[in-house]
Amino acid sequence: MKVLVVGGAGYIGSHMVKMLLSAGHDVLTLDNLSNGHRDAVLGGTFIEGDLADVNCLNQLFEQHQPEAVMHFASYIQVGESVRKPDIYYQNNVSNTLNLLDVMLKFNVKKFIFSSTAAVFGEPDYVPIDEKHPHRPMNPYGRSKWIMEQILSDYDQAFDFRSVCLRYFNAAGADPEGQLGERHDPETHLIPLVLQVASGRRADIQVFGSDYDTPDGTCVRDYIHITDLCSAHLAALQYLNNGGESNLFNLGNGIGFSVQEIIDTARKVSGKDITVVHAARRDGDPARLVADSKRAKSILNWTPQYTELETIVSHAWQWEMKH
Ligand SMILES: NC(=O)c1ccc[n+]([C@@H]2O[C@H](COP(=O)([O-])OP(=O)(O)OC[C@H]3O[C@@H](n4cnc5c(N)ncnc54)[C@H](O)[C@@H]3O)[C@@H](O)[C@H]2O)c1
Ligand SMILES: O=c1ccn([C@@H]2O[C@H](COP(=O)(O)OP(=O)(O)O[C@H]3O[C@H](CO)[C@H](O)[C@H](O)[C@H]3O)[C@@H](O)[C@H]2O)c(=O)[nH]1
Repeated sequence: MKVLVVGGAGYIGSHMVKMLLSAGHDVLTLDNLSNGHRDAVLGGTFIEGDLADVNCLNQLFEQHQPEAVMHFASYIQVGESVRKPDIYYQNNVSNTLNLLDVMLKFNVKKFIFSSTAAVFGEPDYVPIDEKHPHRPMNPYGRSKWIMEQILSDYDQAFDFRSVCLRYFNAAGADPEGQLGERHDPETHLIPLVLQVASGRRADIQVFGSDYDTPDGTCVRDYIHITDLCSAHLAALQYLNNGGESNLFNLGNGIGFSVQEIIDTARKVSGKDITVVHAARRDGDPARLVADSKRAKSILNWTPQYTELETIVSHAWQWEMKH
């Protein structure tokens, strides 16, 4: 199948391009390289372009005729979204609407959307299933929740079929060591902790040690990047088999605390990691854990790399390369 991967030069998108190519798909990547890396796109056709540029989108669809779209391109930092909501709504909503317009124009109606656990906000209960109320607490989460609602309206009005995948904490790296996380600035816990282990960073600040959790630090559900990508492949197959528009929470169903991540990183790397206890970060819920039963039963999705040690080892292998 000819699949367009928007944001395919980024962390998750680049792993997806690799998996699609190994599964025998014909892959087109569109990325403006604002946060991605050209050398992370390991094959297929690469087009440097911006979702804001409707002419570029029209030309791409005209020339390459993709049959389905996976959309990873957005701004992704919660804190920045509070300070600059304008650019978050512009890129994550308005630019995504450009893409949907062009898809409709070319009658391409299979869409897989990168959503997030941030659509839920502070949870009423964990693990969080798809019935949990949506109360996003910041513009980043709201931009994704707005898109989910728009996609539901497009389904009703235009028979536009979408699968929204709400990732919890994407983590780890390509098990073969070719790809990994390269955000700049990096804000995610696992790569930051490993940068301390490798000596690129002096210490890791732990944001809050007084949460109502077993060791007082925040609990998150870390899901291996390869498992996230395999869920996208399953979603593509689901849409090809005539599946209806749907949404799925994607995680391991197991929560690990910030302290447990640091302990695992010490074990995996064999290095000392200096910890500084800092204040809570605004907007951090104490616990986020996914209930992914729906993805397992409807998409037949089976995560492969569920052990925290494996996730951290793959990220460490990538960090050691740099
Ligand atoms: N990383 C996580 O833990 C996580 C968790 C939940 C959801 N998500 C979602 O997954 C998606 C991918 O996340 P990521 O960590 O790979 O982010 P990333 O920043 O590494 O990748 C995003 C890519 O999109 C590109 N891009 C951004 N705006 C663009 C535009 N207007 N036109 C063309 N290209 C554009 C960037 O250059 C980058 O290569 C995002 O939508 C994010 O919200 C990520
Ligand atoms: O230097 C750091 C960085 C993070 N943390 C803590 O580590 C945990 C994980 O933080 P990350 O920044 O790695 O990830 P988040 O849980 O904040 O965010 C992730 O999940 C969100 C959904 O809730 C969004 O989707 C977001 O894009 C995605 O990266 C949090 O408790 C955070 O407070 C630290 O203690 N120190």
